Amino acid sequence: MHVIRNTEEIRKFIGEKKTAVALGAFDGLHIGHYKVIRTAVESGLTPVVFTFRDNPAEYLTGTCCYLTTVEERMRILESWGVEYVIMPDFAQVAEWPAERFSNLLRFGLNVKRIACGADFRFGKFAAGDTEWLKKLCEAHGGEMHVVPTVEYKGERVSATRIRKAIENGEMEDVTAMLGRPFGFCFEVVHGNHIGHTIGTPTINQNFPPRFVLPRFGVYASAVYVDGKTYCGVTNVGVKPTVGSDHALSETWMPDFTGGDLYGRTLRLELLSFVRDEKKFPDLDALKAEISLNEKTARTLFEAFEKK
Ligand SMILES: Cc1cc2nc3c(=O)[nH]c(=O)nc-3n(C[C@H](O)[C@H](O)[C@H](O)COP(=O)(O)O)c2cc1C
Ligand SMILES: Nc1ncnc2c1ncn2[C@@H]1O[C@H](COP(=O)(O)OP(=O)(O)OP(=O)(O)O)[C@@H](O)[C@H]1O
Repeated sequence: MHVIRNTEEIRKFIGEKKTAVALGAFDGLHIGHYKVIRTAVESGLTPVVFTFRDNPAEYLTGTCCYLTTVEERMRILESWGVEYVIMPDFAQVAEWPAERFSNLLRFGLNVKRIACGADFRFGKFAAGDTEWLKKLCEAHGGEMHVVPTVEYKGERVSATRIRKAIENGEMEDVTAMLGRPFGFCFEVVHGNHIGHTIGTPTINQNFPPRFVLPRFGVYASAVYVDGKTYCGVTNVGVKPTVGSDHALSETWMPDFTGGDLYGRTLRLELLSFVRDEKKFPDLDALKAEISLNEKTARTLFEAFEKK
């Protein structure tokens, strides 16, 4: 898969290829996004995703939190069969009139199929819409595919809805809407080294700025280490019993005996919410609660592995 960061370089990469282009911000790469991108990948044309490195919402409103890092979006897009990802910073194209986008699709990308959802808008003041793209396709022998809205429990799936569900700890709904469990790949950092003194050594992972922060509490999780999947019991929060100046993810893997993981980048998936984070009177009380949570987490993990 090729990644094109600068729109000036599109022609150099694409040359005379005929393309099918999926359009959108695509944070999270959920089941609605999958439908849109499949429409490009299954076309028999060269499949291209035109997106942005950052979310337009961050540029336009100054607030945004991400479900996926750029690296994870790349990994997923590649696994879905995308050949080219055009990914400028949104600032590079924010002032483009809609005409400039459609000219780029037609002349730069030689587009023969466009795929997007019904609500997709583009160009300055969001002046371009699916009708505009349909006319572009009709005038140049291409096909316009407006993908029917993908719903879950009777409502449209969206990155915004998934972010809210993660903030509420509704991980079963999140898994259904993403088509996979919610997870992240972050470096294992040092903590206060108290965990091993109470028999629960943990891997600590910090959330980068503007990444979605799951509901504070304990989760059943899956941790991927050297090709093996381990049962995890994860606390997300500020651990009020001992105190932390920032929220982090801390995971105990009861079955892991492989030693030091500091500095490794590990994938963690949050499968199910187990309980809220609490302040305990002492570490013994915390330890007793963690061993109960481990049993719950193990049952949930085993169910996940059987699926
Ligand atoms: C499964 C699990 C549940 C936890 N639950 C809580 C909690 O409810 N409240 C809390 O203050 N800390 C909680 N912690 C965090 C512990 O306080 C922390 O792991 C311990 O102090 C070790 O921290 P360290 O790795 O920085 O040494 C939990 C940790 C784990 C692994
Ligand atoms: N549920 C869905 N069904 C069909 N198409 C969708 C769905 N959600 C998004 N799309 C389409 O996928 C592309 C990417 O959309 P976008 O990144 O805006 O998704 P979103 O999930 O609605 O994001 P946000 O909630 O952050 O606005 C667009 O073409 C959009 O119309």
